[in-house]
Amino acid sequence: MNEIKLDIMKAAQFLNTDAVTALEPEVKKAHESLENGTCPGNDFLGWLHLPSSITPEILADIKATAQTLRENCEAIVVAGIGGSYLGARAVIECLKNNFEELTPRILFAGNNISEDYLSELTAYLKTRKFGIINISKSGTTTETALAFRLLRSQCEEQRGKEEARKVIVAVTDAKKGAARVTADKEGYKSYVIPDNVGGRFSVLTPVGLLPIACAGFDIEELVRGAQDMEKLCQTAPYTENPAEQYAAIRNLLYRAGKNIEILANYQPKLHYVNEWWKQLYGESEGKDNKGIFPATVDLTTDLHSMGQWIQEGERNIFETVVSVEKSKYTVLFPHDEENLDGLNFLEGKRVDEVNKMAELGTQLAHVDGGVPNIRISVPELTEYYIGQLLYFFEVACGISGNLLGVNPFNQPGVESYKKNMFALLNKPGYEAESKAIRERLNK
Ligand SMILES: O=P(O)(O)OC[C@H]1O[C@H](O)[C@H](O)[C@@H](O)[C@@H]1O
Repeated sequence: MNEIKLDIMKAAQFLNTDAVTALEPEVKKAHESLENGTCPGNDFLGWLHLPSSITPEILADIKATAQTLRENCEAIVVAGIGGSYLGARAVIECLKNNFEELTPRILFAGNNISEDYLSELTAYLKTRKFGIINISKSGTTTETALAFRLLRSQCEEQRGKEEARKVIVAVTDAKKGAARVTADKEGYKSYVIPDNVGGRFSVLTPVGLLPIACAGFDIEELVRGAQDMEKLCQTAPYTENPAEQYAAIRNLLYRAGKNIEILANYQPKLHYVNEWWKQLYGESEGKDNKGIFPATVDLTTDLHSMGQWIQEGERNIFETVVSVEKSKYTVLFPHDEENLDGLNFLEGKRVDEVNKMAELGTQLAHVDGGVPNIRISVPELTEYYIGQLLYFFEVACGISGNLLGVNPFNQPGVESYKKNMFALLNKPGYEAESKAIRERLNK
């Protein structure tokens, strides 16, 4: 099998010579505790062998639902936030043309509380036949619930209640939450997010697979890539196990004082993979006053904004570059008679070759500047390799969180802002909190 490859040489050189080798027993233990289900948060390990549990029947059912939506909609709005949003968007953005709109158009909502966003979205949809995929594990998330309320009533108004039923799908908990109750009451087609799969690990459940299928991409190939990576991560020895090696090197760097990891790409299509990765690692590791801060850049774009900081700022960072080996198309550097920019020496070269030299030059400069560099190379941006990449990051995250000594599968800190927001908005049941927060603000 051809696969994504990890190169940690230019990061390991910042550590003692045998540091990575010496960590093997610890990493193996961290990985085994995932596999044996003995790690903290072990009631959330449903994602670990999810790829191999996906049957052709499950995929056929998702594809049939996607087909109904595709046939009946000019736009499909995917309502969700965090783990109920980023995975689908990451895959779709990787695979779609940078400029051409998909047919039907895939739009995202429920990931902010912006009045203008919702106003412009509902106005845009007024003249269009649209459907909705309402995704929320808890079924109670404010952003998503708000968008769904607006969109559902608009959809029913535009199509009539009966027709609307055919193009509204829920992906949510098996039993509880508003999304489940509404779906059951209205008879919407619905999918279950298993209890033991946390949002940020749910891209290979219908949370990700349904929107990706609606966008017209090949979910079989995506799952096949994840399945192959599942096998590799389970069986490969330490030195050849990308998940174990990535978990090892980032924890060693963290222990050496590098507490910020910058995920970088050289393809704009990977922007939302960065966003997905940030949630995966941020919510999994940032707790108990510990954790690497996950930051992201799009290059070469951000070399012209963040490049200075990375090159010469505080030396507490390391960089992980996701590099795509093969471009889909060919564009050659053009000739210019006047050569005012002095770039005719590049004439006839593939633009991708120039991009790769920018990447190599940057890697060497950053390493010279004291930034350890990890490189993940992805053969091509296809469903198969994206499936590999996402699953690789998930397993590595589980191992890494265990190495760090946290529960990688909870996110208790996320509730604090919600509590304050509900207190400020006088949510019934929050009377004491409302009183306390008002007193605090009036001091
Ligand atoms: O799927 P939902 O229950 O709506 O949750 C959506 C997201 O919001 C929460 O606040 C959590 O921080 C995320 O881990 C979760 O993915």
